[in-house]
Amino acid sequence: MLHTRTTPAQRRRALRERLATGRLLQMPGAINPLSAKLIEDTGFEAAYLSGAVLAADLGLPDIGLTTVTEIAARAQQTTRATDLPVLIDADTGFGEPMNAARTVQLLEDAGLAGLHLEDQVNPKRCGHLDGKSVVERDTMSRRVRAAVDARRDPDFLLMARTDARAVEGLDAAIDRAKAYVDAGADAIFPEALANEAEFEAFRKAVDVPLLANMTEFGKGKLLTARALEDLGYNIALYPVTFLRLAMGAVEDGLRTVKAEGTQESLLPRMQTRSRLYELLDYEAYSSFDSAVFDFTLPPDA
Ligand SMILES: C[C@](O)(C(=O)O)[C@H](CC(=O)O)C(=O)O
Ligand SMILES: [Mg+2]
Repeated sequence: MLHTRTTPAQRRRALRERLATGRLLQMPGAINPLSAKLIEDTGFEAAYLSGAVLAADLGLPDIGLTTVTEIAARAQQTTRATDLPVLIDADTGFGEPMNAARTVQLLEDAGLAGLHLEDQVNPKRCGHLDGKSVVERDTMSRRVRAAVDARRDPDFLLMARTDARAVEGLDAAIDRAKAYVDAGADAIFPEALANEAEFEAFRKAVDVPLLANMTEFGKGKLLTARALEDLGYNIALYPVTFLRLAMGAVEDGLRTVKAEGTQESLLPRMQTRSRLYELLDYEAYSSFDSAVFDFTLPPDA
């Protein structure tokens, strides 16, 4: 209903405990608070807020234009809509280490279960595009340390992402990951690995939880959950998947309505009114006021 039932502390604990099982956690990216409800309803155990999606939602490319207060506000709307632990993409931390520290506290206050910080320079870009640059390893270690020092809830997950694979090669990326763990990172996101052998090399070298980014149309292969679990990975991320899917459907729908002058042929592809109301738990609101849900839905709704 309009309340969630769990505190941020409970969700952070739940994420930690889930990661400790060693079973792969599939983490779909929410495209808005409502889709976070759907992620929960379909049985996933955690959700993600992608920087690329948060930027695209505002009609912007993913190049560090969004501000920390914008993403914190959207994150808070999302964490109000679901009881799942939510991990957010905090890009580079939005500036110097002191900005990263403030970012951690703002995102803790938004009810999130954790965040990831990356070692790109500003302006950052999508990790699967060419031409990105990374900061010095020590600069990123300072970023991570500042984030760790700022964290108030020790269960808030601080994940470090390295974009170095595409810039400096696999060995350098692994060295960086180890340095970030030494600086206090709880988990590592090795960005844009090319193949299973590289995933394996990372797993052998680093013993904290590892995230595999299964973003589409990027540099890496799309590996199945089973394959990633066999590789010893802890999180399979589908960051922009559902935005791409939804926008594909919206674009097709717009063209259809224009061409056919009606949305009739689209009805079988739509979420029905009754499914939407079910997701919103519409009926339960009548516990506050029985006049809220005193109608009958038509059979095809
Ligand atoms: C994970 C990511 O950081 C994101 O913002 O979702 C992006 C995803 C994408 O652009 O496909 C990234 O991999 O850099
Ligand atoms: Mg991102």
